[in-house]
Amino acid sequence: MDVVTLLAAVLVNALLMSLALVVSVGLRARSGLQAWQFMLLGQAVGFGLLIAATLASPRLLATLGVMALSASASAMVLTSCRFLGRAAPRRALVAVPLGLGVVHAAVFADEHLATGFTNLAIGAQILWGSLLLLRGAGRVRWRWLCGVAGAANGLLVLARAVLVLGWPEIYPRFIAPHPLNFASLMLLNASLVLGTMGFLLAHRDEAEQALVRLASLDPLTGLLNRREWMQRAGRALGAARATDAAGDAAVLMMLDLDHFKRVNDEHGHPAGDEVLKLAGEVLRGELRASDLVGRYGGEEFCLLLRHCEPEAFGRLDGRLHQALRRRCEASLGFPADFSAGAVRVQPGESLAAAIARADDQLYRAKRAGRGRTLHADGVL
Ligand SMILES: Nc1nc2c(ncn2[C@@H]2O[C@H](COP(=O)(O)OP(=O)(O)OP(=O)(O)O)[C@@H](O)[C@H]2O)c(=O)[nH]1
Repeated sequence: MDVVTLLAAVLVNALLMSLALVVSVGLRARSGLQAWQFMLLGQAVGFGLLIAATLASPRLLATLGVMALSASASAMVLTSCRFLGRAAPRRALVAVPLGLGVVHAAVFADEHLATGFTNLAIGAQILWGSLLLLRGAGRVRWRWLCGVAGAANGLLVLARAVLVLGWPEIYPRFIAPHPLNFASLMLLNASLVLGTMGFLLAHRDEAEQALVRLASLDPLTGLLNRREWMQRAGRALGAARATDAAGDAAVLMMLDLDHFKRVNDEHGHPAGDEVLKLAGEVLRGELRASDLVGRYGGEEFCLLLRHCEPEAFGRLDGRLHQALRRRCEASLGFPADFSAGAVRVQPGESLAAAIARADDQLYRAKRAGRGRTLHADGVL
């Protein structure tokens, strides 16, 4: 076995995994997995050029090779940033491979310096991407798989830099049959496989979260959809019953936009959608994190306000009416308002029964002229 054979094995491995990713998950633009596909391609191209440089035009091909490997390490940092949902330092990611290329071409005649500098830069890039993963937030399993594999790989590349710069008599050349070269190329191969597995897991986690969002949120307003709200509200009331804090101070409120058909007819359906979005924003903005708010259907919203004292409810209701009128006036040039019915959930009362009572109050509010909130005893 020689180093060139191992390089060729890494090349083939990276190329095949990149192709397998394209075939199995496609090329989704700007995704983390797309950046990882670039990273694998960069490895294949880089090692291909380094192998070619042993045969002809060594300065040009080796310089292009290290630039491709550095670009590939940048793609690894980009992959980490994308999966962690953080902004990527684009300029640095481009500048490092370009700068490395210039320096490598300039010092190429001094093989130790060229190898040392190249390994220093690429090792630091790989460690950077790995540390982002290890210190990032979110599910641990894939972050640690990719982070540990990358960190081990980055440390070995840095060790090569230290050896070649400090003890060149121990470590002759990158291409020489030295134990460190064999170890680091085998580790690189393993870390490419582990990294691909880890980022595939991350990709699956993302898809899972997107599905959960799709299944539980109303796409127009971003509020909980009816099914999710019913489930969570039912659980909240059940938990209150179990701790004997039934009804406690929970208020259930059904809220329906007024004359919404007229809004659609006079201003168009997109303007109607805009009113619904603004209503969602107002509700999200005015309610506490512990409250549950959902889109019950059409232009109707449902709220479960936990531990809501009478005075607090009065103030909140006033703010909601006012904020919706103001926001619509400011954004759309016409005001919108709502009617609502509110009840205090009674000890032992089911969610369905509380909704029916709140709906009765809402119906009365509509009949009484709209633009108001009516409530059963105990809310205020
Ligand atoms: N733009 C838009 N309109 C919707 C959406 N969902 C339901 N609607 C419309 O909401 C309107 C509801 O009309 P109605 O039930 O008559 O109620 P309203 O006009 O608000 O009258 P009141 O409730 O009595 O004040 C209908 O025209 C529906 O088409 C939606 O997602 N977007």
